Amino acid sequence: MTEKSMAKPLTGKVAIVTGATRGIGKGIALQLAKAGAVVYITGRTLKPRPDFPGCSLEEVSKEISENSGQCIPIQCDHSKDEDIKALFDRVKEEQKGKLDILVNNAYSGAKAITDNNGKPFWEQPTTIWDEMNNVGLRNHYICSVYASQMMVPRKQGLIVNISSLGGLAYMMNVSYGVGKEACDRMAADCAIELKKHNVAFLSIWPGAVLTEFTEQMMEGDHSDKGDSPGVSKEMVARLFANAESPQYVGMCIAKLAAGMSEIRFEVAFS
Ligand SMILES: NC(=O)c1ccc[n+]([C@@H]2O[C@H](COP(=O)([O-])OP(=O)(O)OC[C@H]3O[C@@H](n4cnc5c(N)ncnc54)[C@H](O)[C@@H]3O)[C@@H](O)[C@H]2O)c1
Repeated sequence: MTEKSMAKPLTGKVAIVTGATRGIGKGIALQLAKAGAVVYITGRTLKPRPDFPGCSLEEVSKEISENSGQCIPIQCDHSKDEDIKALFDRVKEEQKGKLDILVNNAYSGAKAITDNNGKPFWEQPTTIWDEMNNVGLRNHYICSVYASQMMVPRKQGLIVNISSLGGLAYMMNVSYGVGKEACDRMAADCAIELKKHNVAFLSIWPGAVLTEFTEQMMEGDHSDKGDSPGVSKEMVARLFANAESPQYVGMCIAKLAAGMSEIRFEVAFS
């Protein structure tokens, strides 16, 4: 092992992080690139937007390059099957079939959760199901199919679904929780079929994470109203008092990708 690859454990690895223009996806992309991986980032917004500074593919890509990382931005709307296919076709061609890490992070439900705060499921528009679970679940499955088609023949790879504690028990919104539990189940069931091909599939639950969006959300109205417990002002304050940084999840995934033996050692002695 060279001195350079020891310092950067993911040197030579190829990663895709979906929905990496802001929030947790951006944090994961920054950390995987810092660890040496070539990181493909996806999102819908290519050019900088004044209402969300720093949250475009061009800006995230520039930030990674300025920190000596390698980033390839690809505009992709993960609600469109043809965009998802084009993304994987391009990575396959450019990287000669090599893909080591897929992080299924893109999520389009954050605003719908806050817009419907306090309303029980029967008072919410039925379209909320797709807002939570089209990009945040169905798309994860499609990405995982294409990623596995590249990983299985090479007998290596790591796929991660970004999920939530909300998959375990009620949290905020019914469609949210059902989608998150399905993300966890997808990881567990796919992992059974991938195991003999030496490809791992995990579901990770970040804690409360302070992102561009959750910072805005904390300033909004969180009054307790309606039949749903929703998210109260007190709950938001309590949850976010010790919030994680968006890059914390990225550090965990970089460590996992670098080697399970190292993780076991650190857990045993922490
Ligand atoms: N923020 C938290 O406190 C927290 C806690 C636990 C779990 N999570 C989970 O982490 C994941 C990411 O959350 P976040 O807080 O970073 O959300 P976010 O809304 O800030 O970011 C989501 C990303 O997905 C992208 N995206 C949305 N729709 C897309 C589409 N159609 N095509 C391409 N990209 C699209 C957005 O542009 C953005 O880059 C979610 O699954 C969320 O449930 C978040």
